[in-house]
Amino acid sequence: MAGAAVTEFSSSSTSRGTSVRYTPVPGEEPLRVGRPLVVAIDGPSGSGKSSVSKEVARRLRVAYLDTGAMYRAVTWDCLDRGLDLTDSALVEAAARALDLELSTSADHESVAVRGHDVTAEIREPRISQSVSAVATNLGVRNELIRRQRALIAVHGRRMVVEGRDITTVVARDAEVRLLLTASEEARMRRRGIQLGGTQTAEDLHQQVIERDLKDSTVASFSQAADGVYTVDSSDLDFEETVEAVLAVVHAAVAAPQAGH
Ligand SMILES: Nc1ncnc2c1ncn2[C@@H]1O[C@H](COP(=O)(O)OP(=O)(O)OP(=O)(O)O)[C@@H](O)[C@H]1O
Ligand SMILES: Nc1ccn([C@H]2C[C@H](O)[C@@H](COP(=O)(O)O)O2)c(=O)n1
Repeated sequence: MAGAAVTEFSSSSTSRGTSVRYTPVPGEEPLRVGRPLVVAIDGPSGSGKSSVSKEVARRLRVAYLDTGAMYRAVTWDCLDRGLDLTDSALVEAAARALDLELSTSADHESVAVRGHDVTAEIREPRISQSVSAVATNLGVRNELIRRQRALIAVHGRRMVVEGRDITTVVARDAEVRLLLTASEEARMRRRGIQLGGTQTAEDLHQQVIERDLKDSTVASFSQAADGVYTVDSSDLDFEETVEAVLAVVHAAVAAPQAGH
């Protein structure tokens, strides 16, 4: 039914931001293949960016870019080669030379550095503990931002991109810009479950809250910038969060100037 762009919304504003419910209608047009659709998602650690963004990309049938995986891959490479992470020139050079293969499919997670499959290793606590030292290196950021923009272009600007500076730096021109938040308590609880209950409360505080503190010195992801929607997932389950994000996508595409 080409041309029939029927979209149903109901929305309500709370002190936490805007919550929008969306009822998909078969055959609707605003998200049709061929139109640029960059969905930029930022948020703090454990807010659900990676898992939610991946599912949103699947449902929108667009590519998916986990920019945090790129910072983790640089960290893995530096540690593997025994580099001193405080030597900023060396670490920047490593980022520029990084031989990285990263899946941009939401259905297949894979990260390889110099041909080594590091998909699982980059998620280990030892990388989470060191990655901020790499992510706060401005030379590394410039290089990875350049690569991220190139990847968005290569995918015809149809991609969900998630990280810390996507709405504010990497893809300020995205069709949809969204901050995914959750309370500190919810984020630490989720990370604890995700790591199979292997971490102490102190470990979780370090990997979630303290890492955010360090990362927030170079990227702003605790407050939504102008025109950026907010979804607070503290009291939502995974499916409800995915639906809330999809509702924002549809609202933003239907009314591009609406902001949040
Ligand atoms: N709304 C939700 N309710 C409950 N659990 C959730 C929700 N959203 C995500 N999760 C779970 O929380 C965990 C952390 O999510 P995820 O790894 O996507 O967070 P993240 O923001 O990408 O974190 P980081 O930036 O540290 O990588 C995952 O196990 C995920 O399945
Ligand atoms: N656009 C981005 C993405 C990630 N980072 C930093 C912040 C994290 O410490 C690290 C790993 O990210 P995660 O996998 O936990 O999402 O990379 C950043 O600075 N900018």
